Amino acid sequence: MSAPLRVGTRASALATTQSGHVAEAVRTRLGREAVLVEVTTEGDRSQASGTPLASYGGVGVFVSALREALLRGEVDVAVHSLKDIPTYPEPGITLVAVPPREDPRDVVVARDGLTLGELPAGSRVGTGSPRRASQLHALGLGLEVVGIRGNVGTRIGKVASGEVDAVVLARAGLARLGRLDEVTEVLDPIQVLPAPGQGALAVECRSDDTELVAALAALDDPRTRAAVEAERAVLAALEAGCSAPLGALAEVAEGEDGEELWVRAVALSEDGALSVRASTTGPTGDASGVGTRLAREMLADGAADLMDAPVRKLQA
Ligand SMILES: NCc1[nH]cc(CCC(=O)O)c1CC(=O)O
Repeated sequence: MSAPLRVGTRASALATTQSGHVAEAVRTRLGREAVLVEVTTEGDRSQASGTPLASYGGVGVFVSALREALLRGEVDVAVHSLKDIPTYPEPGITLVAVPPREDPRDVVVARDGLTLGELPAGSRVGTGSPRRASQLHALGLGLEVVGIRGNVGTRIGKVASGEVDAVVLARAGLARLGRLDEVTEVLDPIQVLPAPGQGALAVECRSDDTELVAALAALDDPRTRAAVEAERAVLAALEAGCSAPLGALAEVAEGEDGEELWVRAVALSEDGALSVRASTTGPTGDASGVGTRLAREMLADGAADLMDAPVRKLQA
């Protein structure tokens, strides 16, 4: 008998639930024993001390400690929320599986069961995400966006305590925590597009662990993989050309010639006053090409300028 697989996870309720699903899939699909190993991340520590997340430079803060534990051989597998990992590859680490995705949409948890449209102008909506903030402003409802952070439970608690009237969260996190009953509105992607990779998990292992790379591939869902590849290609291409808040969603749909990807994306000025929106379809086998072409189209439409001078552009 081989030793149990050590599945590295952040310590939050959401992370241990997500990693628990992967450990369970390892047991049932691979027939191997698996144990969770909690790894404290820089992101968890900063959250504890109250330091604003942005001061750590954004992308990947929750991810590096898990990857270090993987590279040091303290764990065999690392499980992340896919939307939290950078688009560029990490040397020595393979993204070995993207399991079937949860519903990727954003949701509202508001006081008194309200939807965003039912909240009076001036209501306080909590989010720490520039993507959510800009899309909330773009709805034109006069909502005041309040910067909040903390794990899912902490953020929902701010509605219960009256600190904010509503919060916007990923539906997937609430689904995994069994808290969907608290959702008061599911946001249609036509109005609010999720983050690239939202609702999907990333299963990583050391690239030189070749037997494990081969075995864990069984947990990969090719449709989810294609969708998140397209979304992350949009992100990667726009990251290179612009730093505006960005949403992207790819779905696999039945087209005339079989399955194809349908990709939608938006880049916005921070105040939501300006946006560049685009959509396209393409073959699932060329997911990153489809996403890259969509991003290039958005750059040609002015996505790169959104951050610079929204006011001047509005007056022009
Ligand atoms: N940024 C934190 C984060 N990373 C992944 C999720 C939720 C689960 C997912 O999107 O897969 C969340 C919380 C949220 O955005 O509400």
